[in-house]
Amino acid sequence: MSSSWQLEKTLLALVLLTALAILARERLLLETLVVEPGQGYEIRLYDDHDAGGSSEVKLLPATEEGYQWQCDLKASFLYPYCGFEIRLVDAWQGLDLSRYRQIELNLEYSGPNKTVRLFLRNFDPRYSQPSDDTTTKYNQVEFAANPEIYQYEFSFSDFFVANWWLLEKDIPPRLSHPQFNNVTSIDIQTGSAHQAGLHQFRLKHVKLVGQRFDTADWYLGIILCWAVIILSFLAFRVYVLTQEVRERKVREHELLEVNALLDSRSQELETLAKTDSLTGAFNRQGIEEAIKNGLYDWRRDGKALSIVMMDIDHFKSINDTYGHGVGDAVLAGISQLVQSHIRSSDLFARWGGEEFVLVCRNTRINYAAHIAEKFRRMVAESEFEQAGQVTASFGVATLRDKGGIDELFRSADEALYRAKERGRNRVELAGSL
Ligand SMILES: Nc1nc2c(ncn2[C@@H]2O[C@H](COP(=O)(O)OP(=O)(O)OP(=O)(O)O)[C@@H](O)[C@H]2O)c(=O)[nH]1
Repeated sequence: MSSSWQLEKTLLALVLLTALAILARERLLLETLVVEPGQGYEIRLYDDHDAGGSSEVKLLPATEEGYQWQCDLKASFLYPYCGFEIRLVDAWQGLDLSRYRQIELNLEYSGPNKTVRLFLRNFDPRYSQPSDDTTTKYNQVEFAANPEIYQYEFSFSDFFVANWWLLEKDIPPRLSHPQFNNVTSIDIQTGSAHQAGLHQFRLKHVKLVGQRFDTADWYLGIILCWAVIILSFLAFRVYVLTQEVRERKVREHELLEVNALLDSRSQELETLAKTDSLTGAFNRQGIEEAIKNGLYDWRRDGKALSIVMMDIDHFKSINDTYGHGVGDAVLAGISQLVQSHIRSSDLFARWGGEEFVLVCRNTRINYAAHIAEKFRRMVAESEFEQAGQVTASFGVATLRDKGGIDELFRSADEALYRAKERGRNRVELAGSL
């Protein structure tokens, strides 16, 4: 499977995850805490005795529907009250409820009051003292209670701090706002109408509903995840591309090396194909290009093209006397001698057997004859192993208006023939008798 298809699948999965994170945000972030009195939480009943009243509160037998208590508020005191407290923790280290948004009560009330009070009491060393329970902040909501209703819901923003508490504890304005970062207890208390008589309560649970993270933080998290994914992807692509470029460069370099090797090899083969293996001189094939170029120069610029035909004298008797090997050595020796003394523009080739030809571009016949004479003397003056002294005959010709290449070679051959006829070891020019 291609990596691009893998990438598409990964992207699709990420997009689906993002859609899920957005659409199911509320459910994913939902955090609830159900507080059931007695289920791991200590409870306490209290009345107004400490404040000078004579009201009485008592616990009734608990049912499946929760805890029940009854308050008998006595009018002997101006503000009679009683309450039911769920201790969230001990030692003044409460619960941080600031990330909760809503509070739900499963509560039943019947009695002469129209309202019930709910307190979330917060401990803060700036205004609370561990020795005095009443110094915890009374975050309060008071609501109309009705025996027909069991379920009540409040937003945390519905809470305010009880005014009597602010006045009694002399709390400065900067500390007078509701606070839920260290809630030590949930209190349910009789309403502020303080009606004397029997008040009956049943509480099943208190449920706190909130969000694990702030909505803005949630979206910021999604954006950050995408930023990290995109950056990682880009970094990965850059890495892959760099690797590819590096590999391509290595391959290109290898290819260049192979091409260079093939070029030099093909040049070697080309040279070999044009070279006579015994003497190292060009062969007939190798001479072709030099003749063509010379002809082109002569036609276009009128530059003379001359050739020198050379034939070793009495070569047969060298073979016969000393053997073919010595004959070969003489051929190679003479070829080497000539090749090491020709101009770079001249081309020396073995024409066949013991016959050679020297192609001299841009050279008039007299100068070609001069060259031939030089080589004649060099050959004659050389000493060859076993064969001793060897001579050669030369025929020189130049390209004429009429005739062309065939005529050039024929006339050089004729001149050579004449040189043989006239005693060998000499140079003859075509056209001269
Ligand atoms: N060793 C050797 N001999 C060769 C080679 N090619 C041709 N020959 C011999 O060269 C000799 C040429 O002899 P001829 O054509 O009779 O001429 P020549 O003996 O040189 O006499 P002239 O040319 O008249 O002086 C022959 O015997 C060939 O066999 C070669 O590659 N190596």
